[in-house]
Amino acid sequence: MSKVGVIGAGKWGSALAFALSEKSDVFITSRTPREVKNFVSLKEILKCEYLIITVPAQQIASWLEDNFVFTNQKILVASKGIEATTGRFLNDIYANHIPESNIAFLSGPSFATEVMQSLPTALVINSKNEELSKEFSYLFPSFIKIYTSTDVIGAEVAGAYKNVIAIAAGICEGLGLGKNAAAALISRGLVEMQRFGLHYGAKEDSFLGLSGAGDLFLTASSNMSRNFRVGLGLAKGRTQEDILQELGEVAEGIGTAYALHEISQLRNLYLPIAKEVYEMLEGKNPKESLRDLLSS
Ligand SMILES: NC(=O)C1=CN([C@@H]2O[C@H](COP(=O)(O)OP(=O)(O)OC[C@H]3O[C@@H](n4cnc5c(N)ncnc54)[C@H](O)[C@@H]3O)[C@@H](O)[C@H]2O)C=CC1
Ligand SMILES: O=C(CO)COP(=O)(O)O
Repeated sequence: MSKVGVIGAGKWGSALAFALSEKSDVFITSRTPREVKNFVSLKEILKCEYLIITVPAQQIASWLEDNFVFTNQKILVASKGIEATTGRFLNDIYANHIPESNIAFLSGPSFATEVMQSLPTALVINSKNEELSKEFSYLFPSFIKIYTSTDVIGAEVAGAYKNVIAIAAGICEGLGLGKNAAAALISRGLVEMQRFGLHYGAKEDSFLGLSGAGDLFLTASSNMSRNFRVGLGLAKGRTQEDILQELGEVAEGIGTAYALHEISQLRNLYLPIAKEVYEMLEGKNPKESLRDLLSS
């Protein structure tokens, strides 16, 4: 049996540890010790041949710097986001520590709560190393159908950007603007994230498949999504701090909206929905933002 180590015992790390234990010996670690099955130290986890990393995008650079020692492990990154302070993509951050041949990125529609119940879904493993993607695909359980792709940047942009659109969709729902407005916003969001991805050399198809439309439709239409719930809170006039305190979990769309703001300024890119989400996080009235987005 393969030895798989999961880093991060939050919602997603715990769900992946559960799912992958169908076929492998799975161990898990976190920055604070937990009373969960097969919990081991970071030092022990780093000895596993396969590592699944779920440390959030805003913390990963310092986590890698402080904790990671590369000894030829095969890495699957399961987080989704862009670093707010620098606008760096995850694959750029990881490239300082892990060669391209040893790293893959997971994308697609996957609420941890449903994975924990063994409910079916289909996901994509994205890597420049096609053999590595295949190896990781064999580790996944029967209830998850795995596709593979070499479009790392497409998967990354889609996974990160959809969280920002999900915040906007939550605001739309929270303001009671109706299903027509939601569908308009989500489909414009898909176009916006695809245009942004193409700017970075992503493949168009990634945005129409599981990584793009699949994950966007899931996250932007359900209050199971933390990002969607951030939007619901903003629509009620609550502050970012207040919403996050109640959530108690990560909502990557917030940091990613700040990252997209930085990138759009630097590269002079037109990102209308991301811009409004950023401005609402900075205090703009949601009603005004949605009017600016949806009226002619
Ligand atoms: N929950 C879900 O349904 C899914 C989540 N994701 C992504 O997975 C990532 C993690 O999300 P969740 O596990 O749901 O969040 P969570 O809020 O449940 O857990 C976050 C985890 O990150 C760890 N962490 C936070 N700061 C850290 C630091 N400085 N150093 C080390 N570890 C740190 C926490 O200890 C915790 O284990 C996010 O990027 C999220 O977008 C992706 C797909 C599905
Ligand atoms: O990425 C996810 C599902 O694929 C989870 O989305 P949230 O972080 O918004 O809950």
